[in-house]
Amino acid sequence: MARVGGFERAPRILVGLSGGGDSVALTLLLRRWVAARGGDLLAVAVDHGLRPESAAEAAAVGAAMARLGVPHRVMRWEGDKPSSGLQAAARSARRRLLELACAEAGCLHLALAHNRDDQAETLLLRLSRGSGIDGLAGMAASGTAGLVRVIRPCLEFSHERLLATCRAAGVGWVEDPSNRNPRFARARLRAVGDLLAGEGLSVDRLADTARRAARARAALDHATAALLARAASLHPEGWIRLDPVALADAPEEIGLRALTRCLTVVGGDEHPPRDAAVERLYGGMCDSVTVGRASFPGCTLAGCRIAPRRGGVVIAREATAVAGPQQATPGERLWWDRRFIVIPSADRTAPVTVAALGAAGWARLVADNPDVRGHDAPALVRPTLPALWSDGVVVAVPSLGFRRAGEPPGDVVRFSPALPLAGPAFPVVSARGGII
Ligand SMILES: Nc1ncnc2c1ncn2[C@@H]1O[C@H](COP(=O)(O)OP(=O)(O)OP(=O)(O)O)[C@@H](O)[C@H]1O
Repeated sequence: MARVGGFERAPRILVGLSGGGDSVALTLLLRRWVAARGGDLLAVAVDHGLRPESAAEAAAVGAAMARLGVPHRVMRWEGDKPSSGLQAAARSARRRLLELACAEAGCLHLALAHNRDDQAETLLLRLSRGSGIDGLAGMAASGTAGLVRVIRPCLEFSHERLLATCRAAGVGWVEDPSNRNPRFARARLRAVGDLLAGEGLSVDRLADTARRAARARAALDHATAALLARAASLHPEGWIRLDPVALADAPEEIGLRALTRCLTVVGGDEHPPRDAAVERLYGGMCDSVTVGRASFPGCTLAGCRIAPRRGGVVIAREATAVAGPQQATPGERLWWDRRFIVIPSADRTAPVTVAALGAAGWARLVADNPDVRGHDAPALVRPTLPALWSDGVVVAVPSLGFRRAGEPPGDVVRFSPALPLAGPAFPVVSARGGII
């Protein structure tokens, strides 16, 4: 737990409990760890509804949890199920439901029971796909997903050892039939792994490779963070000013990583853009330093608009890629455009719509309120700002400090992308204990 560290004084942890031996063992271990700190543990099972017996299994696991005094909740994956890519769809639905359960229970930490064998398997999969150093680092012991921190405290322990933990506690578990179903990629891979084991490609070796790659990646991340501290300034309206000279002076790998991170933060996408596209952009920016500014006219990539401006390069959200309108309830948190936390003032009497200000919205705002013009966000950023609308009229743009006459104070807009510019992300806890 120290390795996946960063807990509040009385930790509230949600464990993803499939009912398999790994997650039952993790629940047993966490139950003790949390109790010793006066915290709370909640076990959540996602019932994918893919097998007729899954509901009964979840209920049986719930009964076992009741005997252990661990609160247990079942969440169902509703809706149509795809006929291909079923396992991937189930995994993403499961993660979404577990994150939702965390938000509802006010838990910052989602514990998953991935173990050393899973890590080796992940590595094998990534090796077979020609992964770079990021992929070879395998699954991280801690990371973020949306607004929760995902922790994998069992990553160093073997499946066998976790089963032994359950046996020692006298608690049973459910065998997951999908693990033996060759229809699924992971199950296929497991079979291949068994074959490779005969060639000396042991789980230990693979897990060790992942550990070394993770250390190498940490060193690269450190250098990238140092470069970003010199080269980038992040603005609360969700844009970055980048110094291409500092970028061009850095080793190429570090420069590329820094640029990728900027695009990910501003574009709001958790998945980095394609390497080749970032390399082209990086080349163009470096040329603008050596050949001259005119050689880099700017471009769009990964939901961002990248444009040379006085004092460096501006990376802004691409106006046409911004999320559509979303209704927001007074006092309730909304994550808009995967980049902004928006909480309309609790003093509002009706829901408002959160949508981009847009070029027309900006023009109208400036015409009616000439004083907002002084704001120093670059022109290409302004249309992308989150605005609160009601009946087709902008009632507030908190990023600009604008509020229409008669509107209540207290609307909150905070830039909060899925990934931070550097270092790990930690969600913020509101005064009421919920994640904001
Ligand atoms: N149905 C479920 N309900 C709740 N938690 C689950 C469920 N299935 C899996 N988990 C959690 O996720 C962990 C990993 O599960 P699994 O090995 O099936 O991998 P995965 O979620 O498909 O992710 P990956 O493919 O990255 O390994 C489990 O140990 C458990 O903590």
